Amino acid sequence: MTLAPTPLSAQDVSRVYDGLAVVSGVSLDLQPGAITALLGGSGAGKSTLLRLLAGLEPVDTGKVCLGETILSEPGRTLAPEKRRIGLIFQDFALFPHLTALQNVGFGLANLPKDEARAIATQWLSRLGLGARSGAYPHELSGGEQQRVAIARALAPRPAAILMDEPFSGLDPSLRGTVREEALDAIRAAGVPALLVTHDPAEALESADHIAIMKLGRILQQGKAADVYLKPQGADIAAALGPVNIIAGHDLPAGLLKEAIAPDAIIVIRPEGVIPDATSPVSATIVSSRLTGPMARLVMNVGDLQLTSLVPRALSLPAGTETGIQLDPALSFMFASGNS
Ligand SMILES: Nc1ncnc2c1ncn2[C@@H]1O[C@H](COP(=O)(O)OP(=O)(O)OP(=O)(O)O)[C@@H](O)[C@H]1O
Repeated sequence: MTLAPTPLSAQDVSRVYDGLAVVSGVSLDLQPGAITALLGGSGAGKSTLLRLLAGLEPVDTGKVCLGETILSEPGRTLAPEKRRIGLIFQDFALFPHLTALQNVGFGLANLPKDEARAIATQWLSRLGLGARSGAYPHELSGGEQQRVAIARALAPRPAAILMDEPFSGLDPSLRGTVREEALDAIRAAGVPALLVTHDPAEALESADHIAIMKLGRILQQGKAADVYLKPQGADIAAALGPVNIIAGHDLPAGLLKEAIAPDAIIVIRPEGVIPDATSPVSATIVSSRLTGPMARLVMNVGDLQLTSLVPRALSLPAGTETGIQLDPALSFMFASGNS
């Protein structure tokens, strides 16, 4: 039976431990065929929210729904194994005594043996592991084990996929490739998918939607580019990468066109601070470091210090006097209470 993909949603859910709400009135819609990254610092409540969606924890308020079906509400939690939700964790959690093929086939026990084997083989091939189906977990690299875990989660045609830091245990040289292949397979499955991460670069590179979580609440959610380019507060802007934060009254005149309230907070992404010899606002480069494809320049602008990220070819050595301008699309102004 093929079921039409439906959204998985948390509706005003809360979870309280020892009198403290670690998830507090959260609503989140996970749309079929899209990856939603749940991003936030340590202790923000990300894993707890995932556990509420998975049915590993009961909700204290609100509901978890798959389409119109209620999966959790206070006093009633449909068991995780009855939700048709695939879970992928950082530690792979493969059965050590089963081969890759048997691990993937584990969730297909309700199908005839031949059919289960064919589906499991298909998923392993799809994730580039066709030749390793007889290997045991200890014979596989971390990246291969995680691909098996992803194949195992997808093989039973889940209604949704929930991932908790699934790529953070992988070697950085492998991480990008495994992530891309895994998320492509998950997107192609057309089901709602949540990716819990504390890595803003991972969220921006991989996700269609981003939800920023802090102190048990979702501060902003939306399309990844919208959250990056239209943050609704300084802390949201900072959650997506390092930023320059300046009091409005410290910003030199002429750098932004709009009128700046003296008590405003100005947040500027480093790639929005652009050396420009023709600008009347002058800066002195105090340090210059190549960080990969981009160079990080720290500069003094009067009493102010700003960090700029520029492509390597536009880098300037320490000691250079230059002008600067700000990219208005990467510069945000907030009222001082909105941090
Ligand atoms: N079973 C529990 N009992 C009591 N407190 C808990 C329990 N589980 C989590 N917490 C607390 O809830 C808060 C949120 O934890 P959670 O693991 O959801 O955060 P997180 O955003 O996933 O953090 P991290 O990125 O560090 O994993 C933390 O302060 C944690 O100590």
